[in-house]
Amino acid sequence: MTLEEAAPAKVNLFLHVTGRRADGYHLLDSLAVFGPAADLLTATPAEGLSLALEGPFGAALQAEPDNLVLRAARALAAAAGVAPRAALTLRKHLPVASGIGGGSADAAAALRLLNRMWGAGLDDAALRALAAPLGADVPVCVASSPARMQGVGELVSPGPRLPPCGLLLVNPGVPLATPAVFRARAPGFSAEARLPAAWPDAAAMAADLAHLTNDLEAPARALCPEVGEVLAALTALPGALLARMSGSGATCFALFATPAEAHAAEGLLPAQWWRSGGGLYGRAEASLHAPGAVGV
Ligand SMILES: C[C@](O)(CO)[C@H](O)COP(=O)(O)OP(=O)(O)OC[C@H]1O[C@@H](n2ccc(N)nc2=O)[C@H](O)[C@@H]1O
Ligand SMILES: Nc1ncnc2c1ncn2[C@@H]1O[C@H](COP(=O)(O)OP(=O)(O)OP(=O)(O)O)[C@@H](O)[C@H]1O
Repeated sequence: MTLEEAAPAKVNLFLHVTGRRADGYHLLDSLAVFGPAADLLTATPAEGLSLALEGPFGAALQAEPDNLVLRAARALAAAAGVAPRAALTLRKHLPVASGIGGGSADAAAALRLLNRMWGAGLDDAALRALAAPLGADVPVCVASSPARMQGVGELVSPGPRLPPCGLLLVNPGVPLATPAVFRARAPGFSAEARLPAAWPDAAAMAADLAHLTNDLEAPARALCPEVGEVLAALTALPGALLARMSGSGATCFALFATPAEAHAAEGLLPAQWWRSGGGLYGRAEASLHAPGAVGV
């Protein structure tokens, strides 16, 4: 018996840094969506706990002493009172340290997968509580559906109802460490965003998002000039409604009216950049074409 779970990319449609806790962690306000690319985690029964890494970005993680997937597995086993037994394989399609929460998505996929495999019976809220100590992005990745993130990432609530739209992700191949980007930020904070209950279409969503920001974009551009090049290329694409960086970068995204437009735009960008265009994870119109892409 092999079980599998997709670990879709997390994309921050906006990211306001609203404050700072005494421990140095930043308070955030963000709208996270998922897709169109994903890692894939599979599990088969085994005597112990093991992880094999495959896929285009698997080699980049070979030297990691403690992959987030294994940390998530051990945390779940401890909470469920079971021995951690599974042979896991992670097919890594998402670039590492790239602002789309790849490691966080993998950790959340491990919690979902092993919760099923071990019959642990934890609900989403219990999984989110286990997720928070693993990383600020892990709680929102537990459901991997569009959501507002607040606090340092542990407060997850429903966001506006989203219209059909397309999303294109582009990474220039330069890893960016999240702590360095937070450190390079200019002083000061943004206000919490005011969001509607729903957006009627992608153009209305893009128009509202254009009034918001990713507060980590300027420091990331200063550390990694390629971010500016990617944003300029995305802005110039036909049909692009909004171009912005996700998370702490360097991956940037463009919003389109349809998944097909987002997918077609991949071919208009330099082939040495990692690109993935399609629909949002969990939406009926999400597309299944790209390697690692997921849909329903
Ligand atoms: C920037 C985002 O990608 C937005 O979704 C996330 O907040 C980052 O999530 P993540 O990579 O899971 O972050 P973690 O692994 O928990 O933290 C990495 C580092 O980022 C900084 N960090 C992260 C999250 C947060 N709310 N405030 C921070 O200051 C801290 O220096 C921390 O040591
Ligand atoms: N399964 C994993 N996939 C990716 N990175 C992992 C994994 N396990 C541990 N890591 C470590 O986590 C670091 C951050 O990786 P990740 O790809 O999640 O960053 P990110 O996309 O910038 O995340 P975020 O958007 O949450 O800031 C990597 O540099 C690596 O050292």
